[in-house]
Amino acid sequence: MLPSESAFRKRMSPFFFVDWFGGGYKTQREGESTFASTGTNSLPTCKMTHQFPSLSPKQKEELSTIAQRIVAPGKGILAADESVGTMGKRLKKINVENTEENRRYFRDLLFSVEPMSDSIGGVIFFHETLYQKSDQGVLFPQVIKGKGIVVGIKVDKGTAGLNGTDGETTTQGLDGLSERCAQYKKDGCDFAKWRCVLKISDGCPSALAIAENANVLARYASICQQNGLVPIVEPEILPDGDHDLQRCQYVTEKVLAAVYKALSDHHVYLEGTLLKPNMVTAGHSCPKKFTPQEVAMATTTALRRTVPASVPGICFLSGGQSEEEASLNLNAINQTPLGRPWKLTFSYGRALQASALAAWQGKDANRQASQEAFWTRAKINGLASKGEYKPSGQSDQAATESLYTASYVY
Ligand SMILES: O=P(O)(O)OC[C@@]1(O)O[C@H](CO)[C@@H](O)[C@@H]1O
Repeated sequence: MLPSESAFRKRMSPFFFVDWFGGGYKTQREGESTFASTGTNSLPTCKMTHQFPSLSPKQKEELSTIAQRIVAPGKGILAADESVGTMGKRLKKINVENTEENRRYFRDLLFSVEPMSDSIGGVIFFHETLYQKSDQGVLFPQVIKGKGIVVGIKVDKGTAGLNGTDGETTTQGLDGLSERCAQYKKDGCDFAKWRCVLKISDGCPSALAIAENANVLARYASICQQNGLVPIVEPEILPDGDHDLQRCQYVTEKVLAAVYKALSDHHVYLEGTLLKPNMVTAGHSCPKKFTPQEVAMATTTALRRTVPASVPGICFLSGGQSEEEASLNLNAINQTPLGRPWKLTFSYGRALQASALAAWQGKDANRQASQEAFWTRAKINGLASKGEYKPSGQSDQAATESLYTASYVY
């Protein structure tokens, strides 16, 4: 007689897990495996990976609630996590000195845009900014939380070369990550970001780069979840090169497939994660140009083939596209006839801040113009995340300028 599952479970010690397994019960403890046949269709004894639950139902609920708040309808992420060095490059373009006060001023300008929360669900901070204050003396995380926006933090420590490859990299920062995440959680953060970088050339990405970056992203994600932070998983494939759209789609699929295999191997709870990928675009030097509709079909096809439906949101990076291009492509992605089980939105750095920086020029008198420029882009991207952006055809000069930098590092 087949025992009822609940009766069977009661007889098991808490160290055992029971799975109904096609005609028999499989009982298992780490390093050991037995098979109790019910006499119907016995299966051979086999060793299966054992799942020791790594997160409690309460932890899972917290993580999935945070992830869903960030990608609520019409919202995306402001990636304001430029390091001191990257911010220096941005400020240099407008002849502003890279001082702590200037970096604080520009962030204060962005964060005090009143209706920001209509289109922004999360802001990614750089460490320095997390401990800076607004003009009113309020810590920035409090300012952002006060608007109902979720606070995030960049936790990786940049790239390091993979020896024996054609200049490929992995990303560092696992040492002490758990302690840093715990502290960031106490200091108001609810999500984190870690960026891995891959590139396309004749021999790249190599199998090593794909496997190593997938694994480090999964390890990071697992550590974040243990500390109550939703991990944004960012495997960025750089736009450098003359490859076409199809090659980018193929590579994106291989990279994402490896990432989701690694996340599964590391028992990462997908409902409590977000993905931050590149859009599928042709290389920057590709002579052939592709329309937003072509980019959208290639991107959505690649995502449908690789990203599980349990992932609540996919928040694209802008990757050197102009502000307007990034909005048009996102809008087209949200208009494809293909099924899309996840929210498809933005997590833009350059494509949300370029016009604002150009309007500011480091002058107090330009504060409002700069805020308006930022708000214009945020609003447009909020609409694009619903496929509702109707371009007027009158984008200003700054919004259409390419923001591409070769071999982008930060
Ligand atoms: O590609 P974008 O949209 O400008 O930025 C994407 C991003 O991951 O890369 C930047 C690295 O500088 C980060 O600030 C940001 O989060």
